[in-house]
Amino acid sequence: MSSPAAPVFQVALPLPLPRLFDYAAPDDRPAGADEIGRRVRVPFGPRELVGVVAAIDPPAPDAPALRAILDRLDDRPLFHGELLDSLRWLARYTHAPLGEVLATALPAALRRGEALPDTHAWAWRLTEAGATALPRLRNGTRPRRLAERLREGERDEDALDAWMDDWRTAARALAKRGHAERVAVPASQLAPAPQPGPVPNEEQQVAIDTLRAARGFAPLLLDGVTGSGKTEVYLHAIADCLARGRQALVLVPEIGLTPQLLARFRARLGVPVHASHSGLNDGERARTWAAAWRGEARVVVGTRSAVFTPLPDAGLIVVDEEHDGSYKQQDGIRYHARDFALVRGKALEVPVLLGSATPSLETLHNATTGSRYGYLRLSHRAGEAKPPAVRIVDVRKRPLEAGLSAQMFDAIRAALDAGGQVLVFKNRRGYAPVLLCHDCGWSAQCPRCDSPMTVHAHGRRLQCHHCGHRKPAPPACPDCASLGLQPQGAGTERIEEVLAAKFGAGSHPDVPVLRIDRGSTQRKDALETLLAGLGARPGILIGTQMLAKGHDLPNLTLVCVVGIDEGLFSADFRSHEKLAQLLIQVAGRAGRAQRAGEVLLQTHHPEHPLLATLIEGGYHAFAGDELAQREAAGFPPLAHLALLRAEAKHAEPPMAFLHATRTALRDSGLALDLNGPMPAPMPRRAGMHRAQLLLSAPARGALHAALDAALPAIHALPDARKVRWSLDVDPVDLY
Ligand SMILES: Nc1ncnc2c1ncn2[C@@H]1O[C@H](COP(=O)(O)OP(=O)(O)OP(=O)(O)O)[C@@H](O)[C@H]1O
Ligand SMILES: [Zn+2]
Repeated sequence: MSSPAAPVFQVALPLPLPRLFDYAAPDDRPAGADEIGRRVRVPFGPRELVGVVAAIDPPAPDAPALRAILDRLDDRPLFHGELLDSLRWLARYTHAPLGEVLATALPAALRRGEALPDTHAWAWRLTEAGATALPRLRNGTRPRRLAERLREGERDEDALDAWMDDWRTAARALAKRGHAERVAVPASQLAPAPQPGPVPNEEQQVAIDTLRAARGFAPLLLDGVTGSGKTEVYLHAIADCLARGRQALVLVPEIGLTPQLLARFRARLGVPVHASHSGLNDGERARTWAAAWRGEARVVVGTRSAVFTPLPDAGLIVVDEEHDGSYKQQDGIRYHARDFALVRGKALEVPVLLGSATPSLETLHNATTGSRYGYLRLSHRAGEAKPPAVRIVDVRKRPLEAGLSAQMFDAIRAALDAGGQVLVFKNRRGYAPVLLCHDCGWSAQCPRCDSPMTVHAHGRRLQCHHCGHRKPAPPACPDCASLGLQPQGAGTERIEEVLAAKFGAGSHPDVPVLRIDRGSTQRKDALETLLAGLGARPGILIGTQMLAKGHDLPNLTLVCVVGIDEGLFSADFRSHEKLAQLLIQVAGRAGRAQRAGEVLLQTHHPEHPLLATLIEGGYHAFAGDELAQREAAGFPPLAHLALLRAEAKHAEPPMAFLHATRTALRDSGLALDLNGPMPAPMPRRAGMHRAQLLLSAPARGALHAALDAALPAIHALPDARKVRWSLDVDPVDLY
């Protein structure tokens, strides 16, 4: 306990309570403003928590005695300046506790209170003994080549990785004889050694020049068809940013961050590129964060949470595939990484480049109608590549095998005979979406969700894609004991089975048939290994949306798209946008190099206006129509939404809580459209009953004012304690 005349530390703790917590100073040291943004360890009830000092209050004479901070964890603030300001903004915008927002912005190791890790890079240099011994090393061997390389000067491990495979064995051989040694160097001292790329075409040059001329905050949409060389524009812009001595942050979607992409960035930019994604362990992620915080990391490439990277010398932020759904965090602090990147770019006064072949309607609206963003176009494919030809295959009344029509099989055969590769796209994992009893109509439902279980392992296993529940498939119908259980419909496994029988081992001529989805590529790099094994040979890839982007397969000449019809009739107002984006992105995998590409779209609804518009007018024709409909229906981007979700073991508490919430929002007196409460589109999931209340307003300000006014009352509702509830501002999925 402290004397009442000491300053009060207001600490942001990772707790779902919308307030800061008061503590006394840990010692007698005078508390200055630079305490703010440092992590501290504090007692909280019987526990200890790691929090961040958010404010220092002057001593209050009659304040109650406070518990004292246990430890200061940082010598200097981890959060300060722009990043702290932006995160405070994010807490206000998401109406979330600052402590939870700050915890979300930290890598797990730092959140737990570990020290900021050491971040020097490693380099190799030739010793004097090595220089003397060099002429005696056998010519052409790896150790000799490495020694020659090091004679030119110290080389960091990143540069060596890019230069020669397995240089480490050679380095160990040299080190064993004392000819070379490993030395720690500050990452910022590494000399860049960039490699040249293709000469930019006219449109790329315009984009590069626009970025070069940009001063201060400049949001720019780079709207370039698939294969148009957007990545080349990023690379030039990043190189310019590095040349000005600034840091660049590149955000990529979850499935876009491939080892190839990182290798391309490293080689072309000639500086170490720091990665940040969920495939890294806690230590690696904390190191990237720390290297950026120290200004040592000059280029950071990462997925959603990389948007929280500290950028003391920021020069540029790039958001690749800005329309991608993985930028939205779906639990905890529900931020949108693209939108937060724009907020940071504004505060940092740097350009923010949003790239996509299929921009989100939000971004497109800002770039066109509002002219709030600069608008750069790449209207044709780079180099020699031509756009793929898209054809609709009407399968009404046609026999199907694993969901594929005879016309598809013929086209696949023809593409393989011509020496090409084929991608069969089906956005459904597993063997079949439903197990049905042909005699009585029973189907296998998840016991915990309102959803059928997916058939896996060629019919042997059932798995719920919503809650993960698994069980063996029953041998007979549990209702009527019939043995007539049949998997209905087809997932990637079943398509693989049929294509392997027709084109795989044992047939003549036979080609590799590879399935690529979350089930087949759980191991890190499994996808790369599969694709490298295929090489340029004819072969068939069967994939979910994992294969829809980020991969450059030069020999891919045919893309077959099956099973899109559900997306045509979904209730979600964004379903058409998502489907259009997916179709264009998948189609964009075809014919990216010299060989022309073809895309076949199989459907029972060949006359559907979405398909007709996309094929005749392309993505922009679709987007124009869709924006008009959104405006008419009062949906984003022409209205602003927030979704209150609640769930509990029983059905009533979520509805009761949301009814009370509705009243609290009405009492705020602000004009809002309130829709609900109603059961969620999937009313029961993982054993929880779920309900929701949708808030909508023509202006953002009204929405936030109503929430600000009502949330204290909502937090205090007695019903709030009987449910798990959350608020999602700008929800992407309405379930
Ligand atoms: N100016 C150019 N001249 C020749 N080739 C180019 C040029 N720009 C890019 N390329 C090549 O074109 C291919 C596609 O480029 P890139 O990957 O940058 O496209 P993208 O627009 O990012 O593609 P997507 O969004 O479809 O993934 C690459 O192999 C790239 O090396
Ligand atoms: Zn389930």
